[in-house]
Amino acid sequence: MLQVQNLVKHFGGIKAVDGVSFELAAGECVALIGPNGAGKSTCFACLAGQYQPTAGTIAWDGKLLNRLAPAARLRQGVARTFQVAQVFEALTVLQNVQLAAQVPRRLWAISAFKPLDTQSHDAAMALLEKTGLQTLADQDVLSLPYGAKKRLELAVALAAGPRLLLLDEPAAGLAEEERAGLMRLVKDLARQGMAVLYTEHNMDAVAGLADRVLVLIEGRLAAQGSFEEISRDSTVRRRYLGESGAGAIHA
Ligand SMILES: Nc1ncnc2c1ncn2[C@@H]1O[C@H](COP(=O)(O)OP(=O)(O)OP(=O)(O)O)[C@@H](O)[C@H]1O
Repeated sequence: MLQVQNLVKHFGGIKAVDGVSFELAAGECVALIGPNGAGKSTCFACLAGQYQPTAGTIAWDGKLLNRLAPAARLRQGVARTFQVAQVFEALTVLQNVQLAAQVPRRLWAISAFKPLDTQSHDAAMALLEKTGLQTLADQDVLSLPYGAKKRLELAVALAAGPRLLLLDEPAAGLAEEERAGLMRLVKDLARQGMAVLYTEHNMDAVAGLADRVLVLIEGRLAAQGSFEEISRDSTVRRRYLGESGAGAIHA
């Protein structure tokens, strides 16, 4: 279980995250939503280790993560994706996933690149199948369409065998069909016991996937509950979803 208590991240005078507390259990899929600048990405960066929180605690299965670097968090089973997919463009799709599968075992993989082994090949191919990328295995990442690149980033995150998956705007820029496929995949991962936290502006991807929704406004949790519950919340409607309700937003 993820336990976030009174998380604070300030940048000088900017209170990007200002006392956020929540829990996330294995098998739960939770959306973190809110207007631009609400603090969602900062919150993610604190959870994944890119930022040190100004205050507060982040515990995963009882272990305090605050001082661990991203790679150490990965070894604890915490993986993330980014708004703009972060993959190696000089490698093929398969090589990206193979490399990611080996990183937890040898973090120096990038600087001391060794031949990728058969075991990682088979595991990577299984992940490419899971994410619908098997036919693109040998393609250079540089020439991949945007949607495939997003799926590849997910495959890369899954290669580390995470138990907590942090997805930063997984549906951004995806066509409707691609988005539906991604939602099915993430739902399956949660059903198999993974804890999933994702940020999203696309309300279809929130309504159709999240067991629970956390709404962040100006660095604070303004509401939480089911999508229906937060859609009825007057503050959330006024500050984010618009008075006509959630249907107004299909970013
Ligand atoms: N590295 C930084 N230095 C200074 N201020 C920052 C930094 N990162 C974020 N901020 C500020 O912190 C606040 C929260 O930003 P953040 O990117 O976390 O919001 P967000 O909810 O993810 O927004 P979006 O939906 O647009 O991605 C904003 O006011 C932003 O300008």
